Amino acid sequence: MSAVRKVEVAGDNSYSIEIAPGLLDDGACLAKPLRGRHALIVSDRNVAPLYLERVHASLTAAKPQLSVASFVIPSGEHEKTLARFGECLHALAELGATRDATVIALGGGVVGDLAGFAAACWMRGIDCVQLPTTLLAMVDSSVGGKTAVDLPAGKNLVGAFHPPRAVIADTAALRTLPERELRAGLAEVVKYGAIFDASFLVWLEQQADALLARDDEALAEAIARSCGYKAEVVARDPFERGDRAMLNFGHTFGHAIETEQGYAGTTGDGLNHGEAVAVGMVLAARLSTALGRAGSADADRLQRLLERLGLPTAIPAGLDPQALLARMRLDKKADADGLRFILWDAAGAARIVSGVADEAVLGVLAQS
Ligand SMILES: NC(=O)c1ccc[n+]([C@@H]2O[C@H](COP(=O)([O-])OP(=O)(O)OC[C@H]3O[C@@H](n4cnc5c(N)ncnc54)[C@H](O)[C@@H]3O)[C@@H](O)[C@H]2O)c1
Ligand SMILES: O=C(O)C(=O)C[C@@H](O)[C@H](O)[C@H](O)COP(=O)(O)O
Ligand SMILES: [Zn+2]
Repeated sequence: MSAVRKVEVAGDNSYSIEIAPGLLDDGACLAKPLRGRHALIVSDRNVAPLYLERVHASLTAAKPQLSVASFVIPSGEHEKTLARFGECLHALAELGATRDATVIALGGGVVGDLAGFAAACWMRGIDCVQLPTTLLAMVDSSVGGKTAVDLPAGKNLVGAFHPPRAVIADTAALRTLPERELRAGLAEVVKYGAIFDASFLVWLEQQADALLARDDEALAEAIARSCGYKAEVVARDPFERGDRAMLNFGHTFGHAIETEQGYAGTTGDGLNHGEAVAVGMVLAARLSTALGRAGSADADRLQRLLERLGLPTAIPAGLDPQALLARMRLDKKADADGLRFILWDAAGAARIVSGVADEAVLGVLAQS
């Protein structure tokens, strides 16, 4: 097996992220973070036929006394709902899960967020182990402990901060990931360069073809570096009271698009999360320029990189700027004083900015 890359997330609830091909077959690695006798594997209908049996077999071979059940949802953002969350809790009840039980999230960010939220709430909080199978989940959603479900009114409106006990990313799972989902994950990878490190954007420009061709080494490096950036900010600000909010670059616009489209991303007639974030990052960069904070050259360059990675960079036709602005008012960064945006002074230098005039936001939306 290739060497395992490890990233540690420090803090009161420290945990490690392990990254390597083949980890889903490594029973010892999967069983190590499990404490009790019960485990519920949460997955979706695309991922379960590919990987669930293997995870089940690896776990029970390593820990025969374990009682393992599974809960499988249909795939897609529109399934990240309170109703599925409730069903997941019922599955835990049926399993007889005690407080030392573990919820195992096997899938992309939808499964990870839903399963993590169920773990946060069952008996006021049990362990969750994240086994991310999309690039987006490996670089972002499995790390940091944000768990949630969506409401028709807005993305991730109901949730909790509940850090995972471990993150185990089997990069071999990326071989079955649809092309569109690989590109969506690359959007969140680009985000780290955009907010924290312009030199990472240069690396991404150099590695774009290798990443799209799923070169193992390039992907493993992108995942480990992304987790490193996220681990650092999450360790110092686990509850998003300060600069963790920078991870929301592109999300004020992106979440508004996803909500306005009714979470239709995975069915093909809307943008998925990564795609919406790609558009949102370009709009945030353009807004920074419109407000005189940054020049336009970096925004142009960001847009070119995202386009090269096959991502959308403009608002989909038919979305009304006023409706999008109205959606943004339920963004979790907003407060009594109004909207707050993550903008940048330049590539790699993001800032949290309050008091942005509606007219400026509408102006950028109108030009997209
Ligand atoms: N908690 C966080 O910090 C955080 C961070 C970023 C995104 N998110 C959330 O993550 C979600 C998006 O996650 P996503 O992009 O992984 O989407 P997703 O979970 O919908 O997965 C995308 C698609 O890929 C399929 N799939 C997953 N792994 C596969 C594999 N290995 N082979 C074949 N098919 C596979 C899924 O069934 C689905 O159809 C959004 O809900 C977003 O809000 C959360
Ligand atoms: O971990 C974070 O913090 C993030 O903001 C990561 C984002 O990529 C992710 O989409 C997150 O779920 C958005 O959080 P929200 O608080 O805006 O719902
Ligand atoms: Zn995101």
